[in-house]
Amino acid sequence: MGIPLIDFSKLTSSDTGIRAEQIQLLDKACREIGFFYLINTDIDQALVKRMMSAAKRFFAQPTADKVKIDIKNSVNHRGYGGVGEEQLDEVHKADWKETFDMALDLPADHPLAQKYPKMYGPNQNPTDPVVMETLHDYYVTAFGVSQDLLKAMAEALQLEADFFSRCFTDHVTVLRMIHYPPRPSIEHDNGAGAHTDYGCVTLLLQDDIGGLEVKHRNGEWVQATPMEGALVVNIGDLMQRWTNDEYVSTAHRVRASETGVHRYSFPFFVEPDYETNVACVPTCQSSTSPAKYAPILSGDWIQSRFDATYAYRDAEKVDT
Ligand SMILES: O=C(O)CCC(=O)C(=O)O
Ligand SMILES: [Fe+2]
Repeated sequence: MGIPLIDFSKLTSSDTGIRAEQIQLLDKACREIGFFYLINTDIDQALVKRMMSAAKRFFAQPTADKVKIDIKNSVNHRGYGGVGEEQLDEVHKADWKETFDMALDLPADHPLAQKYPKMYGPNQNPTDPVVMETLHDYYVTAFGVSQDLLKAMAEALQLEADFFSRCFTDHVTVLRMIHYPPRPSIEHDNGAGAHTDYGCVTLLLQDDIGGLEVKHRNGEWVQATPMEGALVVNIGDLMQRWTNDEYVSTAHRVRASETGVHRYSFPFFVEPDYETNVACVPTCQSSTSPAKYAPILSGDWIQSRFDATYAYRDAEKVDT
């Protein structure tokens, strides 16, 4: 089984027949593989090109400049992460990638930053205004796509259309840029270790290199071959929990780039307000199929996952 294709323009169509048909396909994809290609979104090719050149400009800087906004100096997990900082798969070698993370930019004295300092607070921004403008434009556009998608998912699950999207007032959605430099040796094939994503859904923009693989139910790794103009979308752990395992958060990994090859990708991790109470949705439980998970605050869940995968956060835990 491959990765299904969902047409965003049909999901948001004013023709109810067209919309209903596409919502059904979306529902099937979320249940069976938890991954799909999303085409005809509001992210146009001009914006994609701007993102690719922004990432190249940012990562091409000398390390001394990139570490001026080192994620290690950010309590709320924003900024630049060097190669080896994150290890998603606990068994294998460090991820051969460098990253940049940004989210809602709040001053450190904002009440939410005071209450949840590990999740809310200021960004550490690149100094290049062209890169900043591009990231901002992409964030706004991708966020719009994510909200329409969550409305379609709510409909697919027979919930009120804003069931998920109403939880995105002070959300912690993260835009990440990733650069996978050429692997250091032939054997070091780990670009990003096998993992599931933590949040609701992830919208991934990738270049034309390839390397992302998705674990099919039968145990086979399926390639998420790049498709021009398409995002790769996957369900995260929080959505799986919210839907009582009906929508599946599927493991995926990235092969490290070959010699001389650089890959760029942009996951957009769609994550609700910290205080969203994630309790099994009414339409995914019954007397024969009761809720499997205790309710949890979205932010508590996401933070616990960060703590498990980032070296510097582990060190923090040991110290305290
Ligand atoms: O770079 C990719 O293709 C996927 C990255 C990914 O899965 C992640 O950062 O969670
Ligand atoms: Fe991922």
